[in-house]
Amino acid sequence: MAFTMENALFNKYELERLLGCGVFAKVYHARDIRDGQSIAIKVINKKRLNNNVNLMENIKREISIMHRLNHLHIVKLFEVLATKIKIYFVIEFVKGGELFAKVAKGQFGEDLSRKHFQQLISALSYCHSCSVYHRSLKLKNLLLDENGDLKVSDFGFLPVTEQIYPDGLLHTLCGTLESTNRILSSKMKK
Ligand SMILES: Nc1ncnc2c1ncn2[C@@H]1O[C@H](COP(=O)(O)OP(=O)(O)OP(=O)(O)O)[C@@H](O)[C@H]1O
Repeated sequence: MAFTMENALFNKYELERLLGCGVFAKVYHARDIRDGQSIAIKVINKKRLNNNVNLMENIKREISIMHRLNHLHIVKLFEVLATKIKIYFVIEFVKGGELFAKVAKGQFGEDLSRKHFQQLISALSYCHSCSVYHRSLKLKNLLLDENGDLKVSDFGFLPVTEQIYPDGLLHTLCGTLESTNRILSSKMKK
């Protein structure tokens, strides 16, 4: 579709190619039409949430958590926009794809593994110092930028320490709904 001001999102962003789909969201490469900067936009269709209050709370939590975090190895949230039917997360575009794809190709020496591990630890200890715990860490949520440096992404299901109950445990959902459903259905088959 040819770009016109009429199809620019909020008169600011031009949506380009689809980068990937999660359970509730689609992520697009996009461009800021004011300065041409590459960005990523995560689009959540509110219909998919089925008026589920818990999911809405998770999204609000993702927004407040991402606004709190500012670290070299954590994907930056620039702004959140919404219409009646959709929510748009405008985030830093991470060019190099998922660490998952690199690991699958077996392109890893010891030095590179050490570098990524150190960057991951640095991002996570920063999160912990902000009382944020990432419980959906997986290779698909670790992206690589154009220099091959790591960026932790996908903050949809992060609990914060205020949610620790008197028994010392976190009582929020662990992992994604998709993985929880998969685990439950495989247990029910047994
Ligand atoms: N900031 C980004 N820059 C570049 N690509 C991204 C960015 N964020 C996500 N992606 C791509 O979009 C895909 C979908 O991302 P998303 O975080 O919605 O879902 P997911 O982690 O695959 O799934 P889920 O959270 O549902 O388990 C990712 O796998 C990744 O390849």
